[in-house]
Amino acid sequence: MALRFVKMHGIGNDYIYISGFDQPIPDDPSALAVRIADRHFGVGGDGLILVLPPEPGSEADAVMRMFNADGSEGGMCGNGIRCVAKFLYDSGYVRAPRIRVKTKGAGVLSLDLEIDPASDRVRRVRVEMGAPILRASAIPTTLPGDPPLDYPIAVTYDGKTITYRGTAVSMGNPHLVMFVEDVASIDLERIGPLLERHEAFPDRVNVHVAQVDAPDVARMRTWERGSGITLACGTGACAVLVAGVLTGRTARAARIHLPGGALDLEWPRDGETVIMTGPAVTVFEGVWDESRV
Ligand SMILES: N[C@@H](CCC[C@H](N)C(=O)O)C(=O)O
Repeated sequence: MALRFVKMHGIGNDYIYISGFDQPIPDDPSALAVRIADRHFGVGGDGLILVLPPEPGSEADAVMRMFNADGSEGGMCGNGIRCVAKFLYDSGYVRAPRIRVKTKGAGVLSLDLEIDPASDRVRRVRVEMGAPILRASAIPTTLPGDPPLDYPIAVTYDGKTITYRGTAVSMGNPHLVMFVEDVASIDLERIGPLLERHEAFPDRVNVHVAQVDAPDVARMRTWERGSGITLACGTGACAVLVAGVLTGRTARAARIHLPGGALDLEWPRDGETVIMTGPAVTVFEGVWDESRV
């Protein structure tokens, strides 16, 4: 089956986007994600995102399904959903400055497009990411607290045990945020996979270390569930802001720097939506045709 795709990224968090608006989608997108996201034997990316037409009568303009590089399906993708909005506008499926996209984990989200008047292309997107989910059983985690705040969590490797303090938050997908003095000094390649599969997280977890430089400036690094080290994680940046507010480390609005670039985050009030603003970029288009291998 030949599939048209677009390679896009949000501050270096790169996915392969396949539209179901005008072509049939394979029955097993998980298996396709593993093959197409492979950086040596495929197109290469942090995973696969399907952009699908909405169900009849739906309030949404489109449906997003995201698959990590290991084929697991995630409930949400913050960098991905900005690219979905750009894809829908630039390719003509939805020609409106406000787009609504249905996600598996966070429901229907609204996105406002910043359109470059010269090229009529989307450059940046502001997303109402929904309210953070703070009930431990819904994150899900067995750590105590709603949400668990700065809770001790230990990892053991090379015969040594290190205890971090972590805050758990869901943005439609689970996150563990650990505030540290210096994000560059953390061996995320080692602790990331151990914490991703820590027994306290039955669905695994996205792992972030964050450093607060000022109440409105932070930096972070990410180990993503199902994809490993990535250059950025949009839902993770939301989780860092929420964890920063709840633990008194950050203001309600902050710029968060990730290895691939910066995102602007705001959480105006408890119980309400987090707002994320950042770029969306198209890299190239192609056709994935496994029958030609
Ligand atoms: N990169 C994403 C998050 C992708 C999903 C995640 N790995 C999961 O399994 O929950 C983002 O930008 O939010």
